[in-house]
Amino acid sequence: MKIGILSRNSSLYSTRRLIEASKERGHEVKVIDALRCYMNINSELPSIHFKGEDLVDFDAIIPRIGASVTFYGCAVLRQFEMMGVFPVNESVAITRSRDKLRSLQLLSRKGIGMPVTGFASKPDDVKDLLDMVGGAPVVIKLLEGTQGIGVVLAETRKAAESVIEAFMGLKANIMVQEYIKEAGGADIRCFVIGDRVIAAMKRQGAEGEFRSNLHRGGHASLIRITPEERKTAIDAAKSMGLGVAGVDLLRSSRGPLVMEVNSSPGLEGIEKATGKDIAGMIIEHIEKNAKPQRTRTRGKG
Ligand SMILES: Nc1ncnc2c1ncn2[C@@H]1O[C@H](COP(=O)(O)OP(=O)(O)OP(=O)(O)O)[C@@H](O)[C@H]1O
Ligand SMILES: [Mg+2]
Ligand SMILES: [Mg+2]
Repeated sequence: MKIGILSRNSSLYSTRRLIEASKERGHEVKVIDALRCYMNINSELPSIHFKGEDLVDFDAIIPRIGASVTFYGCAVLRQFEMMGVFPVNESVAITRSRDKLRSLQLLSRKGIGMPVTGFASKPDDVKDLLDMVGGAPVVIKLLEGTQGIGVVLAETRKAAESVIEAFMGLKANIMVQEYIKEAGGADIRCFVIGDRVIAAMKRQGAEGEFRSNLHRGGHASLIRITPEERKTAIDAAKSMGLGVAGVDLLRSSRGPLVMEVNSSPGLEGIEKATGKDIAGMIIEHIEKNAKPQRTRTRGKG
């Protein structure tokens, strides 16, 4: 097969591993920087060009679209979809999962557990917003934050009010979430491929840190997940329409709660923590599901 990886940088661990795994299985593989693609959108023969070359005859595309290039990256992916190429994740599903408000609304519609979460654009009434999510302690998050930056634990009501007002003053979009204390500064990353959780790891925050992000000094270890956690992760990926997803769960006293669903989950942490060939499993998933030149995507992006 001819597999394209939509990625800006072929030296990134995940991209490198996907290249390796494709070659090991005898496939042709090409890394495509979406930002350098230009497209001809027409009703007869949609096409994509990259450095003067016509990108044709691809059987599958693995989108590894960074948060900062979601808009154009998804447009290029959509063009591949129009050309009948199998996407490991569809453009609509990526767009859904990138919007934190929309994805929590989708999870809630399916009855999937999540921390009680409040959103507001310009609340006249910060006090009522806080009451709505059950009062302090709360976690306040910048919608556009990543790697744990912009995630604040406010232990008291006064602190929460000050932080919310400060973020609002900066015109930042925020969400206010019930603090899941019993998670103990840890979360669980479930790696979903198709309708299975193929690997899971626990990330534990550094001493005295409630955020488990590896970028904030957390460390990863192997974990056995419960059947309920497994089902929650699969349901969450399904509700976004993602074929490959990293589902982050918090262990709470009322069961697993989904924090977020990631459409380009990194391979490095999870391959190192579990010793599994996850890149290889993604390529196997393509082998089983790509129907060369006649893929019909479920969503119409
Ligand atoms: N409601 C919560 N209760 C307890 N801990 C939380 C809660 N929300 C977040 N955390 C902790 O803080 C960490 C960072 O939060 P989150 O994943 O929402 O933000 P982020 O990692 O910056 O965002 P993104 O994953 O989109 O880059 C989580 O991994 C988790 O350990
Ligand atoms: Mg996170
Ligand atoms: Mg994330």
